[in-house]
Amino acid sequence: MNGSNNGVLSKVNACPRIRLSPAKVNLALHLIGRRSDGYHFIDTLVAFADFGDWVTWRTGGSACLLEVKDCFNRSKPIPKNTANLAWQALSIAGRISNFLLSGSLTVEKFLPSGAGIGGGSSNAATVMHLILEDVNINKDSLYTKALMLGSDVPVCLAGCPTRVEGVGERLTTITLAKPLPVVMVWPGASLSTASVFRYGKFNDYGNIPARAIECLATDPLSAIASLRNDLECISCCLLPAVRQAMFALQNCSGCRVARMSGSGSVVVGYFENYCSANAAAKMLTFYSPSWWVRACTLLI
Ligand SMILES: C[C@](O)(CO)[C@H](O)COP(=O)(O)OP(=O)(O)OC[C@H]1O[C@@H](n2ccc(N)nc2=O)[C@H](O)[C@@H]1O
Ligand SMILES: Nc1ncnc2c1ncn2[C@@H]1O[C@H](COP(=O)(O)OP(=O)(O)OP(=O)(O)O)[C@@H](O)[C@H]1O
Repeated sequence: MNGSNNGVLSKVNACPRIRLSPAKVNLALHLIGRRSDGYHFIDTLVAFADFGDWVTWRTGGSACLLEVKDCFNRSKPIPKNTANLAWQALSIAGRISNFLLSGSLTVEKFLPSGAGIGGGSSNAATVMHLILEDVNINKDSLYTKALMLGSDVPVCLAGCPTRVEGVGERLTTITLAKPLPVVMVWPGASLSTASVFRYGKFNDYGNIPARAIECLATDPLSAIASLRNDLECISCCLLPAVRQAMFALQNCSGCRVARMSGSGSVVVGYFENYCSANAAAKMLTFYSPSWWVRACTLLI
């Protein structure tokens, strides 16, 4: 963008903009190696749920304000200052667009954090979309800036089923044969992504085979069942409740496979149909009231 767009965005765009900031789910995650700075090369398949947080941007006023409405009972509060990824994204989007932003950003949190479902990353990507919707910008530079906020932010910007390689920067769209009925379980405690990567001793376990990616377009549950999440083992050691959630999901009628998402602690059960997914969610909620359980759909 050049300087000719310099102005106050509130004059241009008065209606509030509201968007779902969906949960990100890693269908599989293979570790490929380690970079000299300690970051890990990964090969992962990502899809997005029809459930998540909600982000609203209302223009007006003379400054930018952040409001966080937390619908989730958590031990560590979501930051309400510049540490919030949504706020950082607002600041980046303002600089990219060359607008003098003024308005209020409201983030309504429904997702658990430290859960491997990209809460903060998804919020950041949603803010970038909300602010930059009508702005003609260079996509490569936007994705580079997104990566600076976190490895998951570029794929959250893409917002559709995607294979992610490198440390989060190489994105390739993938095809899922149909929307997938799933049950997400957060077993009452969180994991820090940095800790999971730090405590693991990881080798190169090999890329996701091309035939598995092809199979997603015809028989996604078989494809997912044939793949792994290489972080599962260390996450289960750090937090045994992850294994319990996996075991509980695998024993539900109609659950074909259960996999941890990202670095955990959320485990996702992939179901044959919506009826069995809903029944499993009800049953797990009843027998494990300290868990957060949500039946939803992974979108194509
Ligand atoms: C595990 C995934 O969720 C898979 O989608 C992502 O790779 C993690 O994405 P994220 O939560 O946005 O993670 P970041 O905020 O970028 O990184 C948190 C920390 O995890 C470690 N980290 C992260 C990503 C990566 N490819 N290798 C790493 O070793 C680094 O120590 C980093 O300091
Ligand atoms: N908008 C936000 N929503 C949630 N957490 C945020 C946000 N901004 C910053 N954070 C911080 O990020 C930490 C990790 O939360 P987040 O929900 O992003 O983790 P995650 O689910 O493990 O993400 P990922 O799947 O990307 O690894 C939180 O403890 C919180 O302090």
